[in-house]
Amino acid sequence: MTLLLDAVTLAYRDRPVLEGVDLEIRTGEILVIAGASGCGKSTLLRALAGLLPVTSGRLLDRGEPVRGPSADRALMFQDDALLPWRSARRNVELPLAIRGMPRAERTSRADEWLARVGLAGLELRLPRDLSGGQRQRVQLARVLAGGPRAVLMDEPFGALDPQTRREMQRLLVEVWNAETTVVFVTHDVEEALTLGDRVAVLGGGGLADLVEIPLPRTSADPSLRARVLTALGAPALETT
Ligand SMILES: Nc1ncnc2c1ncn2[C@@H]1O[C@H](COP(=O)(O)OP(=O)(O)OP(=O)(O)O)[C@@H](O)[C@H]1O
Repeated sequence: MTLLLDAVTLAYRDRPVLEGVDLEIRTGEILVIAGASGCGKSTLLRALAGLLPVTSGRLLDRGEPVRGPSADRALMFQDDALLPWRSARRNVELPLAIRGMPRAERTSRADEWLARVGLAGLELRLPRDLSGGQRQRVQLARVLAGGPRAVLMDEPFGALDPQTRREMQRLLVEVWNAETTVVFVTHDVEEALTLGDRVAVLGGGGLADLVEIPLPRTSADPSLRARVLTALGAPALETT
């Protein structure tokens, strides 16, 4: 297990957002966090990133309390977080530079990752000369190039058009290395069922349900979809 939440309560000032959350995040899984707007998905992700301390309970990373951000738990947002004055290559090199990798090695590693996400030949482009989907590919390459043990993604594909979004979902599963734990926030049920090994549904101030999604990911059982929708508080779904 990578990350463990034990009776975790998260609050802003004195107002709790989530209370008594117990969740074991397994090494190498893709855990999707789903839930209605405002239920606390980003709050939970922020706590996992070490950006928000728990109000009560325990949040452990390999047995040690999470006390702050770490390169081992990399964050990826929907917003375009690329540095606009740096080329795609230089952006991907960032986490490698932080880890102290020598220049030549980090350039070849960055180019390798850019090729893996389908951007070979565009290494020297500035973010403004790339499409939204291409910029998200650079972000994905950057986040994975650093070799974090866990990647925490907050609606990373939310701003993309539906087709690019599906391409990015496929790409994530393709380039994801089974040793890397992914925690992926979305409010989109299809995205949750496509990507997740498990879907943690937040609601009512806590963990409403935790649904295992068997492989293959692409043929989600309608009863699982119905269960996730019910946990989300959606109207009952006709399953034919
Ligand atoms: N910095 C903050 N200070 C006070 N309250 C906050 C803060 N950030 C979020 N909240 C509140 O905490 C609750 C949970 O917010 P959070 O952003 O975690 O929800 P979410 O599930 O990610 O929503 P969405 O799907 O809309 O992004 C909301 O009621 C929100 O208003």
